[in-house]
Amino acid sequence: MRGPPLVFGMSESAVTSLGHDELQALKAVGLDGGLSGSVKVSCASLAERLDTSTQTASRRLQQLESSGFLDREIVSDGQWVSVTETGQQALRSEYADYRRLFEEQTGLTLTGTITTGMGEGRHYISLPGYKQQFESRLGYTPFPGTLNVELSEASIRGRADLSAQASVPIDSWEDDERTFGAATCYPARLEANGRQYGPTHVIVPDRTHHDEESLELIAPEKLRDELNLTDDDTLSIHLEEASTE
Ligand SMILES: Cc1cc2nc3c(=O)[nH]c(=O)nc-3n(C[C@H](O)[C@H](O)[C@H](O)COP(=O)(O)O)c2cc1C
Ligand SMILES: Nc1ccn([C@@H]2O[C@H](COP(=O)(O)OP(=O)(O)O)[C@@H](O)[C@H]2O)c(=O)n1
Ligand SMILES: [Mg+2]
Repeated sequence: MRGPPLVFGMSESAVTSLGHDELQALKAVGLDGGLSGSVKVSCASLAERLDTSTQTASRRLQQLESSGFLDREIVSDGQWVSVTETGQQALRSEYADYRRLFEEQTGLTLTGTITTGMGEGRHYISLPGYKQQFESRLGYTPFPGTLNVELSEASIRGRADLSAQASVPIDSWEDDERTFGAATCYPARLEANGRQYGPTHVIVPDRTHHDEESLELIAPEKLRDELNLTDDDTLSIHLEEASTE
């Protein structure tokens, strides 16, 4: 069976092999509407936009198709072209770079590597006393578990700035037997393997077995699948500065 991770594995290697010229052609197809469906493309007009020959424009489309960035259907008077999921990822990754270049940097970015924890996260996240609060205060039912991140040296220091970021409190609660501790959730966007993911939250429980050198993340979906992550992969966590209004 061919599941999503396998497809992403293919696309990841393809993304790294996307050259500048092919990227320009892919962008042109996207601007023509190829991100939301098939568009009719003429090699002559594409060539003009890319300032190249018709043969070269045609070859770029072929290369993009064979590396999985475009789907094409050749018809008698031209071709219908659409940007594939892999192609969209490549364009998004470029977009993320430009955002980093030009957008005002606010908030906090922490980086680290993915680790396996003690297998307790799924138990806590599933408890009804927490689950109801996540649903009403975060707006989603979290995937049962926490994605554990071991912070880089700089981010262990940067973590002190967490208190200046936007946050959502999760209250302590009790059942017949014991009290469960409060926690703080920080809205975050994630970036890994050229993909972005949000909304998601860093969760810092008041009582935890983990130290200052790691963080836990919760999200509506399984992040290992959504971001194609395995242990030791690098992940960036962007947090939003708390509003001063
Ligand atoms: C929402 C939430 C509440 C928690 N409350 C408690 C608690 O009341 N007492 C406690 O010992 N640990 C509590 N923990 C922390 C876990 O024991 C543990 O430190 C960690 O979350 C487990 O992560 P891991 O399985 O990913 O390694 C809580 C964790 C979460 C996510
Ligand atoms: N939103 C989430 C939450 C957990 N996870 C993963 O789901 C599994 C269960 O989470 P957990 O907290 O119980 O386990 P560990 O973090 O202790 O390994 C772990 O492999 C987490 O890394 C995820 O991929 N995405
Ligand atoms: Mg965990």
